[in-house]
Amino acid sequence: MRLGCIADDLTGATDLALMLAREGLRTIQTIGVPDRSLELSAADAVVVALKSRTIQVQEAVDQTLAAAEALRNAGAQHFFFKYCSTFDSTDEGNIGPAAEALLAFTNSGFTVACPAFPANGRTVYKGHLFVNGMPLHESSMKDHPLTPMRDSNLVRVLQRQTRLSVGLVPFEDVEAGPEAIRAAFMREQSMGHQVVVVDALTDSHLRAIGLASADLALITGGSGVAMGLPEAYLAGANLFAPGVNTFEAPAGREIILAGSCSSATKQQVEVALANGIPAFRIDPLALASGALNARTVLDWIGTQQAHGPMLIYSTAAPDEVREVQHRLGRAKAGEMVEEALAEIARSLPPRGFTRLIVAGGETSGAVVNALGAKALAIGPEIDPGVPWTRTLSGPDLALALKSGNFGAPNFFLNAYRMLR
Ligand SMILES: Nc1ncnc2c1ncn2[C@@H]1O[C@H](COP(=O)(O)OP(=O)(O)OP(=O)(O)O)[C@@H](O)[C@H]1O
Ligand SMILES: O=C(O)[C@@H](O)C(=O)CO
Repeated sequence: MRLGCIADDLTGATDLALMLAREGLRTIQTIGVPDRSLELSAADAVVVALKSRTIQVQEAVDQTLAAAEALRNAGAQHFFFKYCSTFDSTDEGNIGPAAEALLAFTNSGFTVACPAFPANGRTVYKGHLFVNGMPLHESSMKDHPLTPMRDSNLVRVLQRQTRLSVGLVPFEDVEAGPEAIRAAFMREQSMGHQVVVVDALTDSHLRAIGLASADLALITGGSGVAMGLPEAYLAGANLFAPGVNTFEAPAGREIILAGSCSSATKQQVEVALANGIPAFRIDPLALASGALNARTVLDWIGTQQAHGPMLIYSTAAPDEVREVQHRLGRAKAGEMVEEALAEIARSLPPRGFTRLIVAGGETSGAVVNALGAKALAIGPEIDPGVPWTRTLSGPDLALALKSGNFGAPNFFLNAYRMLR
């Protein structure tokens, strides 16, 4: 195994697995730390999906190291720590502490930090992260309920989270190509820096950074910085022929479960509703009062025609979410919706549903656990950062796990058009 990867959430793991598979590595994604019964020997890369982005720091470090240990035991030669392209974290962590622990684990003294993902509008310039051209601290991430990002300067953000000394490899070095980037790594190391934020504005920057970083024991970042690694490891072999846009899925019914309230998901739900997709809205207050439960939703599903997708969603506007959180508490509201969607998901395969789209990282975690899937094979890209996948254990399912803010407005319909 060339590359052992640890992702701090499930849709982030799928995002990275897609990038590696698309660029030529045979990639498997596991849900949680893989046990020895999972067959990983045929993979060039394994991506372990954790749910460690916002848990207690020590717990996140422990889970990250347990994943790294399992990957090393399975033969991993290099390690990749995947976090969000919007650097979702707080002054406590968990990016800094997990990176620090992995650096010690790999017995190396230097790594990179690069969340840039230009295809999804995330760029880094002079160490500042931009989201669709807007500084991170002015983007919608400033109001994120768990990890509000109020500083765009990633050198400062990361330095607050770690004892490692944080440096910067700026645009000028990156623009000059892999040799200049390697020279910049040496320069930064000689200045005592152990981790460097690396600028990137374009895919060619990311490919150059990948080539320059391929010898490092540990690389950290978004999926973008993995773009150049397969070329460096495999001299350019490609698993998917360019333009592959169909996917062999098990025969069966189609359903979308949306628990994300991010703006991209909100728009996708609106487009689905405008297209007349049969839909059931989950109201968290009705769940709390007992007026609604998973059984009600399953009964409704039972009344729908067997053709075409249907949509179950709790997606709501920010003011509605605030009101629900105010009445129920933020954590309680989230858990209740996740539990309801998980319970619904558990009953779907026995009812013939085999083609599922799930929107939202936390939601995907709850749903995939309920489905009992332990590993996923990666298929073609639907939109940047979101592939179709197929379960390698548990019920045979095609799954598209979508990060809240990823995907075009007609994502749901486009995704189903790709299935054979
Ligand atoms: N109407 C609602 N009111 C309050 N909370 C909700 C509502 N609908 C969903 N939630 C909760 O909001 C959270 C959404 O998180 P999730 O990670 O699934 O989506 P996201 O943050 O958009 O996606 P990502 O992490 O991929 O960016 C979940 O815990 C979900 O249960
Ligand atoms: O990097 C991203 O933005 C995504 O893969 C993700 O981690 C969203 O939760």
